[in-house]
Amino acid sequence: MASELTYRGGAASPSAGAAGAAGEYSSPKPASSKPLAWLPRAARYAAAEHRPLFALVGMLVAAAIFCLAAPSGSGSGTAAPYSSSGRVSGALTRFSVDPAAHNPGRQFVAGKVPLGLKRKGLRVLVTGGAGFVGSHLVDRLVARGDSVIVVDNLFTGRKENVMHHFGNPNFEMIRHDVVEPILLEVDQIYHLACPASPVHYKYNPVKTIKTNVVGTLNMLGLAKRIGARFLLTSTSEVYGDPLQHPQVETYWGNVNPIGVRSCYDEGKRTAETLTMDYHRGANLEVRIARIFNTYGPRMCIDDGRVVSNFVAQALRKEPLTVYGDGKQTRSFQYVSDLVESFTAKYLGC
Ligand SMILES: O=c1ccn([C@@H]2O[C@H](COP(=O)(O)OP(=O)(O)O[C@H]3OC[C@@H](O)[C@H](O)[C@H]3O)[C@@H](O)[C@H]2O)c(=O)[nH]1
Repeated sequence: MASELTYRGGAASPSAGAAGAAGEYSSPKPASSKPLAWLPRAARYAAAEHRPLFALVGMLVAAAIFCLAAPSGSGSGTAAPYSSSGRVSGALTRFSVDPAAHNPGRQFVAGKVPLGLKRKGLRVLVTGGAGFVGSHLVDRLVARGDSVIVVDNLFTGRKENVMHHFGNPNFEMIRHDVVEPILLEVDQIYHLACPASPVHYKYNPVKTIKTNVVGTLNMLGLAKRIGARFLLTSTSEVYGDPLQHPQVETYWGNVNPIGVRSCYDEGKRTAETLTMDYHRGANLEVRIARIFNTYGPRMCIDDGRVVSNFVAQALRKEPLTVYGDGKQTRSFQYVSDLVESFTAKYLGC
């Protein structure tokens, strides 16, 4: 080591010169007699003792192991048809073509879900999923194999509506108010969260319109951020006191902006506006379902809507209370028909 330092320093360095002169630190063999002395030291080290040859052999062995370990469908000859057809043959390009088209007799193995395993379900968020309609939707989504997250503040929703899913690894419930933002990773968002019966939404009108506006804004923002498909559950009440019967989708309604039902009517109208603005402005894939009067199991006895009121009164053998002149009309639907429309019509699943 000392000799190397002495040599590179050369005679220009007085201290090196001194060391060289003393002779005790100099190499016994003159540096000029070394083979490949003109190479830098690192290259000389690599070249010594046939190291390049060993490195080359090592690379060949590694390449051979890599080829043998590749999936049988690709390693045992599937590459040949692609290269012969002029395609670039490689691990990635093999997934972008249909091997059966090239070689119908051979089964393509790599990249396929093994037989017996079901296709992975969607990740779905249902806001208001513990409510009357929401819980039926959750049942349907879980049954078709989706992973469902319910977000509900349990104002009108009830834990009992979804308790039968507790323990299912594909089900999760978060007690949360959509008025506050939340970040989740899902493929689809069904936004149902809002009290829907007049007695409930009139109980705290400011909270009702906040839920419809701020809550919907939060969920649309989430959908935009994660690229999820979005379904807004709106209401027949966006038509207000309609002057047209039955109401067609193109009818704009006859709504009182300052009435006692306005927190819900106008709240849902704003929610629809936001949904369409996100669709037009952010290219979000959206659906809007204007739900008419729905009835069925899990409806609260004190829900306040006409069907539950009439049934409860009939059970108690009380006279039915008819508001107004009784000439008003409604379109009624059973809850399973509604849920069917969400999954079949609106989301195409
Ligand atoms: O005990 C009752 C209850 C209600 N009614 C009348 O029955 C009609 C239906 O009223 P409901 O309270 O059931 O509810 P509405 O049809 O007005 O709206 C309801 O259904 C549609 C949903 O989108 C709304 O969210 C929900 O409020 C109204 O004309 C109401 O005045 C009665 O005559 N007696």
